[in-house]
Amino acid sequence: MGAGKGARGARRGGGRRLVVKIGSSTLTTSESKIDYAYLERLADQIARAREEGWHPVVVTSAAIACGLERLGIEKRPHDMPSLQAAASVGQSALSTAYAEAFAQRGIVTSTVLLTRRDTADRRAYLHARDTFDRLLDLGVVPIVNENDTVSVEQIRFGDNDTLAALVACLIEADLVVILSDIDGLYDANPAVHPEARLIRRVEAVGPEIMAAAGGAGSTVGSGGMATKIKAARVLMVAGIPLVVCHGRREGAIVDAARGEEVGTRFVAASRPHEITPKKLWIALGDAARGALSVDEGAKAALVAHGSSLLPVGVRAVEGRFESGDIVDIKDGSGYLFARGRAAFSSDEAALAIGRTRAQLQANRLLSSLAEKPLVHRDELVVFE
Ligand SMILES: Nc1ncnc2c1ncn2[C@@H]1O[C@H](COP(=O)(O)OP(=O)(O)O)[C@@H](O)[C@H]1O
Ligand SMILES: N[C@@H](CCC(=O)OP(=O)(O)O)C(=O)O
Repeated sequence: MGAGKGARGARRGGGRRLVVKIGSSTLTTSESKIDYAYLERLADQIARAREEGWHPVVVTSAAIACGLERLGIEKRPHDMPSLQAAASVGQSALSTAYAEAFAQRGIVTSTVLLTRRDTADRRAYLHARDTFDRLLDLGVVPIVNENDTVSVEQIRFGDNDTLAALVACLIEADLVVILSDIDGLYDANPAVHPEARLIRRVEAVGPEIMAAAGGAGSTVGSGGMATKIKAARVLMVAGIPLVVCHGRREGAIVDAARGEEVGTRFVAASRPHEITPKKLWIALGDAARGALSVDEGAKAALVAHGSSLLPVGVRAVEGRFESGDIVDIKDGSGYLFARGRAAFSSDEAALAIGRTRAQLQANRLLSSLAEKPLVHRDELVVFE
């Protein structure tokens, strides 16, 4: 079982699956109020996509903005209980607004609220997957958000781009459309560089693309372009294309679904990897505790041969982590090209790196570290 195209179709019924993510900055007006007229137009587009054979799932932000509006609070508070209370009020208002707008077009909606923990283990992941399958079989359009009311820092996605990517992998989507407040990915942040140019097509997310997306986002959104690129990287590897476009562009969803030129299209890898639940969790679920910097030979082994990472190819260890923690894996230029679960603690890794298996075995103190790779291939996601 995995999110790669190979596994697709075996479990699910007919029809193509579409995840549409609507950012806070798109769903709210300039006064940070829910834009109900926009919601109507969105419902029209979702109805059209359904007529064209798609099964849409909507990942929506703006529960907090909506709650603050309902509570008459004009200035966004900073403390968690206030934000979580606002999310609780807002989510119910948001669900009602979606239900009413979609019902007018004969569409039944449901509310799915997820936390990172809900997909952390295989059983929870499969449960969530089966529920989505059944909802789509029933012709329902699930409306998904993070469960902000109970999500504390340790179990929080924080941005809905990551959540949308997770949902897309979970349901084995055929396309993701992220609706934002900007036309797509520019070669630099246009808020700072007005001369920046729109990138129409991305075949691979390399260091330049990551650098272009490095800047912060709008005041209501939480991830900026950086979280969209991180989502894109995982989706591309999983074989799922992504379009990032302006949410207010007329017909954006339907045009993107028809394959027309809209915003920035991130093309799916021609040979997608199987993204198991464990790998998805490694790629999207948890923050990295540290990093391993590897040499060229090790990078080539990971990228071209899908090998495990052995201590001999590691040049440096950054941060403090325990065995089982998630670590970023960087090349010599500092470019983060993979992520994995470390089988050693940072202290053990620091002692083992640069040594061959034979050298580790020959050293009485380090011989136990010769028994396993530093990061096993089944616990490694390579983004190239
Ligand atoms: N290279 C870039 N191209 C486009 N937008 C960028 C780039 N770098 C930073 N951004 C910022 O990202 C914002 C979109 O992200 P965000 O505000 O989080 O919106 P959303 O709510 O849709 O997720 C843009 O308005 C822009 O200011
Ligand atoms: N889950 C939060 C929103 C998170 C958020 O703003 O995400 P994003 O739209 O990706 O910047 C809410 O509903 O208010």
